Amino acid sequence: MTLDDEFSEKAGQLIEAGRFIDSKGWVPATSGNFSARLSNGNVAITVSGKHKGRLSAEDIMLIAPDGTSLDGKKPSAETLLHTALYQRFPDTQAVLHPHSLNATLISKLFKTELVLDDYELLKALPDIDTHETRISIPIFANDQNMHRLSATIDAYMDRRESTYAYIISGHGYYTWGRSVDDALRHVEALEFLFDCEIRLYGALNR
Ligand SMILES: CSC[C@@H](O)[C@@H](O)C(=O)COP(=O)(O)O
Ligand SMILES: [Zn+2]
Repeated sequence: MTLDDEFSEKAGQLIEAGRFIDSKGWVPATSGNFSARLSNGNVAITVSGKHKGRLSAEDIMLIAPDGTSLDGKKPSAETLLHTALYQRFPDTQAVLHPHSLNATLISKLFKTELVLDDYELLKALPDIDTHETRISIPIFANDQNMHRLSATIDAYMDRRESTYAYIISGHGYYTWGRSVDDALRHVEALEFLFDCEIRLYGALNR
């Protein structure tokens, strides 16, 4: 497959993922951004400012591994968060960033981390094969300065063996996977688990 074909294939997957994520209401207004890595290390990523549920082929662009635009288009304002994940995790091939209501609520309820354990759906995350697993999804303060935000996230990840996703407070979350489909499975599982935790919090704090 040529790199052009690969780019078109990945662009199609990102457009489809955007439609699905939007159908669930997880990328309101023009929020969210998505990317997929190509075999030569360059990255297909959403351009900045478009509605992510109504993307067309021109709305997916090409950047170098360091985030530089390779086609003159303007990449996502949060490109640095994508390139940092590709740099850290060699087997990560796709990154998805929804802005769902539940992720936003979770960040207001739990402040610094969301602990998930004893859920069968944790097995939708990579390398987890039992509900008897306890994971932490870190919550970072929002920051319009991407270099500072990325440095904070990097410092956290340096201390952790595995991170499956992170939430940015009052903003949204990032999750990633070995393909667009894998990352999408993580989005669906996390959304379900966020919902469980919010309802549980409501029931316990009535
Ligand atoms: C519409 S507000 C959301 C943006 O500020 C940002 O957080 C976001 O997710 C989308 O930015 P974008 O530059 O389109 O990738
Ligand atoms: Zn965002």
